Amino acid sequence: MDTIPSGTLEGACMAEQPSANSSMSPAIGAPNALLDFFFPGFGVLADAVVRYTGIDLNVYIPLLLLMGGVTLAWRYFTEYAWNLVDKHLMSTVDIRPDDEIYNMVMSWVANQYFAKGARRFVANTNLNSRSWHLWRREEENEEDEYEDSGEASPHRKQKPLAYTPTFGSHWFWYKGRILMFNRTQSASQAGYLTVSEREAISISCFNRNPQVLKDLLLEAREEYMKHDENKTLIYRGASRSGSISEPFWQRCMTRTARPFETVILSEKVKNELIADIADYLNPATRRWYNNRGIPYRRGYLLYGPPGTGKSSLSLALAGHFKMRIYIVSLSSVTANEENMATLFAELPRRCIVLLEDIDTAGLTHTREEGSSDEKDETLGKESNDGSLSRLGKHVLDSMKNGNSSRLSLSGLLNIIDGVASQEGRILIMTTNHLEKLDKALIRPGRIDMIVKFGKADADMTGAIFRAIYAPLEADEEPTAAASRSSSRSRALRDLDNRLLKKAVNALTPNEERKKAANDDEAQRKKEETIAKVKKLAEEFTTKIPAHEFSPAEIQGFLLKHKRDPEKAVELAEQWVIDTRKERKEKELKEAEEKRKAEEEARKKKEGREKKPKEEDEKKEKRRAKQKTKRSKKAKNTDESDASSSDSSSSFSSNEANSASEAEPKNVKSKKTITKTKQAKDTAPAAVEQSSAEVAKFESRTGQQQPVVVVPAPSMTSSVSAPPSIDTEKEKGASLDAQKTPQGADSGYGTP
Ligand SMILES: Nc1ncnc2c1ncn2[C@@H]1O[C@H](COP(=O)(O)OP(=O)(O)OP(=O)(O)O)[C@@H](O)[C@H]1O
Repeated sequence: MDTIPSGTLEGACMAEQPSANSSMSPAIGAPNALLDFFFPGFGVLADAVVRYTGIDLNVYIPLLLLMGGVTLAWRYFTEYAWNLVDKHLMSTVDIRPDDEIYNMVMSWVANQYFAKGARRFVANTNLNSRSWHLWRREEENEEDEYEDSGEASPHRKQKPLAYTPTFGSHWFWYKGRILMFNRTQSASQAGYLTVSEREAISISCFNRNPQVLKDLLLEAREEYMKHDENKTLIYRGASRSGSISEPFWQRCMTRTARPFETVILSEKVKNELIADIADYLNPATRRWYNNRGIPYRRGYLLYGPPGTGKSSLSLALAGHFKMRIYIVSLSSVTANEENMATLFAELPRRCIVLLEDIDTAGLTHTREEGSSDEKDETLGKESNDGSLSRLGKHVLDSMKNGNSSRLSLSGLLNIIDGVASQEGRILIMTTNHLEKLDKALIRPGRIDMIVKFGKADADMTGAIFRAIYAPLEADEEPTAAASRSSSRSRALRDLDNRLLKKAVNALTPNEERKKAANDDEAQRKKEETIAKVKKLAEEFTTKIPAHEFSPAEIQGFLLKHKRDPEKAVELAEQWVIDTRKERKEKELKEAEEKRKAEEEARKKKEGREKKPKEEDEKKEKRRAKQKTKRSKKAKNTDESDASSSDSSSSFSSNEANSASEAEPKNVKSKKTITKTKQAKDTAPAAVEQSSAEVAKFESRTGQQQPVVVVPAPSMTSSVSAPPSIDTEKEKGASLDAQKTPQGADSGYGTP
């Protein structure tokens, strides 16, 4: 050990401090240097300790190492033992953050003592999972709070804070058992997930029977659901955009159940509808259907112009029968066959499914028409206004996204009531255009009741007026609202009631009389208001023409004067005039836009048609030019040939003229000419023959042979054409020359 090889780490360290402690032995220096490497500064510290206290820390190194080893071993052992216990003696429920049960459990946990008393905790304003598709309840809480606080300004309301235990394990008692709430977060999971999506929670108990955990979950759910009492839960079909994930029902909102009476519709129709649904939902009816092998389904079609109450009636029915409502808009991007089938398969047994605006979904073609060719044709077709139809756009878009399967009529029918479709639900379809629907879609069995909605008649107008201005108890006393849910407000209400009762009991007969008088006065005032509203409603009805405005339009007008019925009546006539004017202007504008779009479409169409025509013309011109060129070429060739050919081709133009003059005089000569002409492409022997005939003719008539009869070009070209011109070209030239229009240079030496 005396000689430490230079270049080693220890050597280097030792070399640095040979004189620091001259008394330090090299045997001590070696581990010191090693430790100094792992714990920088240890050597200096050890030297200082030795110098000032005389304690050599190096002596304790083995002890320290031993302790470290024991700690590690203990950790390993406890982990192993814990795993064994966990595996064989405990029950655990893992809760996924992308399921609604996560919200339920977290909400329950936040109310437990162990969470409230935790020294380290997570503070939340929203306990729900941040998972993108889980419904969030915060808006609703805000509404309640606003009501509870009674504050005039919504800006002053504050979100409540909830405290949940931080990451790690937390023990708590539940029903006399000790349970463990474990909250972990995995950093290794995909970075695109939100924090709460990455976290996992679980609850464990020391028992092989997990019943206590199930009880806890049920309790958590029940508590959570209490919030939804008197509410209509609305779900919508959705899918994460740009992803290939499956569609799902997204809980998008809850609404205070709409009282059925607030939907203005013929009482007879309403009663029939309620009786029909009540009968359908009766368990005995289900058995009745099953026993007879009839599919247990019920369908309703609500049709009428926009804003006449179709959606309102659907929501009111859901509230009345305390059912969840699942809404699918068939014109949405998610509405293809596959997605719809998945969504329908996930429906609960007892619910209302609302298919909105089925006429806009491109299902207007019949099943027979639905051949793929025809579909393809209609897909990208431009509508009257020149724009792609909504469905066409949707389908083209979905095709672009690689999602080409669209919802066909037969597909929808299969989903609605095919062999594999769910039983037990109530299907409500709404449309603005009954006439556009395929008969198959609304045949009995699929649609069992059709309800027509129309524009407001006098009765409806009066009812809408009364519904808006009639005094309601809930208007006067917001604290009496039945839908209170926050514990604070409930506690306050209970206290109020108790105090009120006490106060009433403590009243003297005199005070009792006073209170009764006040009540009577309030009642009298209320009746007066009702009578006044009734009278004003009658007046209002006379000012609004029947069957011209939808209930939504009338409601919209009245809401502008919701605290002043007299003003509403006063302005009613003017509103009618203004609305008519607006409509007319809108119609004119739409007509103008339509006309422009049509004009544009027509121009585009013409442009499209014109293009090939122009191209044809250009081609024709080019061809003509080429012909002319070739003809000229041929002519030039002829001329050069003619100059060098024999005497038979050397007729002058004058001679030709005189010959043409002489032509009619001699029919026989014509025949000869024709014959000779036919022979123009024959061998030189034929030329000799015709020359002989010409000589005969000349000798008989004493006239010269006319120029036209001479098959000079053929003869010259075939006989004395230069070898550089190939025969095909020649043929072409001669044919083209025959086709050449009058006046054009034929290449025959035109006069
Ligand atoms: N018959 C009605 N009774 C009560 N309120 C009505 C009625 N018709 C319309 N309304 C009111 O008009 C508004 C629009 O009504 P709703 O959405 O139910 O009409 P719709 O027929 O479903 O319209 P669309 O065909 O455009 O979907 C709602 O605020 C609703 O309160």
